[in-house]
Amino acid sequence: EPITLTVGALSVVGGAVYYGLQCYFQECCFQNGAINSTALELDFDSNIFGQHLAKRVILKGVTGFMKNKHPKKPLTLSFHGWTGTGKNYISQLLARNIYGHGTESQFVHQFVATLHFPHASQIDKYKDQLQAWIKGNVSNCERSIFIFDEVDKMHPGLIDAIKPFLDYYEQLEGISYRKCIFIFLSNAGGEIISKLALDFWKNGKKREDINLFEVEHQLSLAAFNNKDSGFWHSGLIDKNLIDFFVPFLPLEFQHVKMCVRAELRQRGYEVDEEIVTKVAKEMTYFPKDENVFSVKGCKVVSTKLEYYL
Ligand SMILES: Nc1ncnc2c1ncn2[C@@H]1O[C@H](COP(=O)(O)OP(=O)(O)OP(=O)(O)O)[C@@H](O)[C@H]1O
Repeated sequence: EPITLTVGALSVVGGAVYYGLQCYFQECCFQNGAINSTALELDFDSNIFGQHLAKRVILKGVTGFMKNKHPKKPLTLSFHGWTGTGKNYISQLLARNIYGHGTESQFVHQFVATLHFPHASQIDKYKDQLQAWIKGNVSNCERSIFIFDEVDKMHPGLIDAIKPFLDYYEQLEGISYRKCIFIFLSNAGGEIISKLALDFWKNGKKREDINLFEVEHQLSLAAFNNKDSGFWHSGLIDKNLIDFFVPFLPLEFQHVKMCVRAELRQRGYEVDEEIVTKVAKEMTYFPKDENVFSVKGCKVVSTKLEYYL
């Protein structure tokens, strides 16, 4: 019937407009799952330096996952690498491409081991709190993002409290966790990655030729066998619940210079190559004799730059 059809169509359009307006004034849980992969790639390429493996894995992993309307489990990414190599930064960019407010979004949740779980004696309390937090947030939005920083400083066993949420269950107590994204950040495995990058450098090979699969396997083994990784003997690894072990390579002099340029542009200054080189030279590099990789990555670049502005 034309009238019924028209009324039906109008109510659908009206509903969409209402939803759109509502989400304009107030943040909405990401429902449709689509993500602009081109924008994400562009954001990564213009802001993240020296991390070809991490960029590629995260881009492919996240866009593939978001496209899938019926994922069988949540996406779990474990970022490993030296300090200041971009683990937090790339997580922020990713969050921003899913929720405009980024890590400020009410649907993006960050846990910092030394801040939220400081006392080993209270591990049972933390386990209960963590489960309740996750359950509460996912019942509010099935596309929630959880970022765990300093996983290597978490007490052994604590991370396993979230194991049920990462598994293949359709629902747990009426809640589905399958559309969530869990990101774990840690310095564990940094030595393995640095050694590999140094071997490449010593052999005159390009770091871009480092193969993901050889690093990934070594990282998962190191995380499982290392008492200080946060994943020591963890069921998350044992049961293959981590989808991607993502290596962050140590940054070289040329990457530090790129960070300085980016910082200058971000603050609205013209890029002055003299300043760029001076700041990059102020950083400490390792190993001692070769001086190839920045000890603090790009972490203190912005502070060092202050001195020259
Ligand atoms: N690969 C990179 N490309 C561009 N900028 C970077 C990169 N790595 C780090 N930075 C800059 O350094 C700052 C600190 O990096 P970030 O917090 O992401 O390091 P991290 O790997 O999480 O370190 P940590 O393990 O100590 O937490 C970033 O905010 C960014 O400005």
